[in-house]
Amino acid sequence: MRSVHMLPCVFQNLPWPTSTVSFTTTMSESSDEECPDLVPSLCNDVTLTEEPVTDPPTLPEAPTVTTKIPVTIITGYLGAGKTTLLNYILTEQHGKRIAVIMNEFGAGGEIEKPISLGESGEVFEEWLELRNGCLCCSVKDNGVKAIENLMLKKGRFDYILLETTGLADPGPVASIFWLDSELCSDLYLDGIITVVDSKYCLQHLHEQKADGKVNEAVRQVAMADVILVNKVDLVSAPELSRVQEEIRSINSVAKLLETHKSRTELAALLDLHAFEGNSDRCDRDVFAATVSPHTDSRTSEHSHHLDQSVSTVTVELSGDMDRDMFENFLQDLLWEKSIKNTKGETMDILRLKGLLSLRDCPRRCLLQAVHELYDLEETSAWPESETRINRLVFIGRNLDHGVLAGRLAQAVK
Ligand SMILES: Nc1nc2c(ncn2[C@@H]2O[C@H](COP(=O)(O)OP(=O)(O)OP(=O)(O)O)[C@@H](O)[C@H]2O)c(=O)[nH]1
Repeated sequence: MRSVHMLPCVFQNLPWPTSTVSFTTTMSESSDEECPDLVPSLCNDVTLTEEPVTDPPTLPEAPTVTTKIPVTIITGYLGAGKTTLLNYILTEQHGKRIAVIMNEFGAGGEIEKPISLGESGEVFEEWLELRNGCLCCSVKDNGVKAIENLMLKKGRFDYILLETTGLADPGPVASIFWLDSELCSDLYLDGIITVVDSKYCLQHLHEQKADGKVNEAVRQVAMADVILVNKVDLVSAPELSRVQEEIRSINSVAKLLETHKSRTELAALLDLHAFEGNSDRCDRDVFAATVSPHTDSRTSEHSHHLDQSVSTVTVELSGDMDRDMFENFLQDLLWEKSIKNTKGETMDILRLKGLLSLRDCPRRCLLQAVHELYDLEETSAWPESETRINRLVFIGRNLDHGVLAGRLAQAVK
């Protein structure tokens, strides 16, 4: 059984503004007729049922299909190429009916929309404009409810692309969809795509915020599962390498793709299942982060090096971990924020992934965390030929490899 762990009242504490939700739709009448209504069930999954044609008491029950709708968050700094990416995805042959949600800051004004499609009869879009910035103000807030209402009202679609504003921290939005999939919703978070502008990326990443907090461009890179290093036509090869190096120094787990006009194969963008424990890709991500030469060098570098900026730190420990001790560590790190580096600065985690060998569990356990939320899920069995090991990839600020490894080592004693 899987459940996302969250700090009680974490959602009340987040400084999310209240949102005014409005939506406009562009789905054609004919598409409406073709779509059976989506009926959310009262428990974990959504059940899609066809309207009964006749009174069915003596007939067997109509077949039902249980499914959840993936949500991909597209984020990136102002002008990086998010809308270009949306346009590209919508015009490709994906065979999906995609709903697009714009999470737009700023009062009023026409929100720029990707081109309208649908003439081919294969692509359908819904537009849900979330004005004044925010999707998420409470656990089941207006944003998620609005999407569910949209599904009820306008019929079924099989994919949601959510474009955040260029100035958004995708963490809270990701948290709400991730958590929501645990709360009887018909949505699940598939992955986070961050688009960066090769030309201005370094400038954005280095911007200092007046309050000293991590800036949005860095947060967007830190949270990503996939990073499109876009506008490669505007930079030289050495400049591009510098950009990639900088991005890797923040997030060495995400998949980096060089793009022109945000174009890349759709398989690298959709249906990532990046937050699901049963996904091989998740396992691979964590292993890849550990075995790549880049991360290896960072791991050793970080064992004696403190970095105040956001970075990736990988800790690898053999042996079986005590679950209670490990969860205490996690809660100290994510909730209490009581784990400090050797300078006395609080380690601030933006994202955390891990594959764990827990003493009470014969299978691998996948750990995922986004800000204060974390989830531990049993996945595949440990192959007999493989040594049981714990690999954790931390992305955050003020990280100190030595301190993290020291605390974790106590849990495997
Ligand atoms: N040269 C070049 N221009 C690009 C590329 N990708 C996108 N653009 C252009 O960059 C501009 C901004 O692209 P958008 O897709 O609107 O960027 P955005 O991230 O949605 O922008 P905001 O919504 O303002 O945050 C547009 O004029 C695009 O045509 C690229 O690879 N190379």
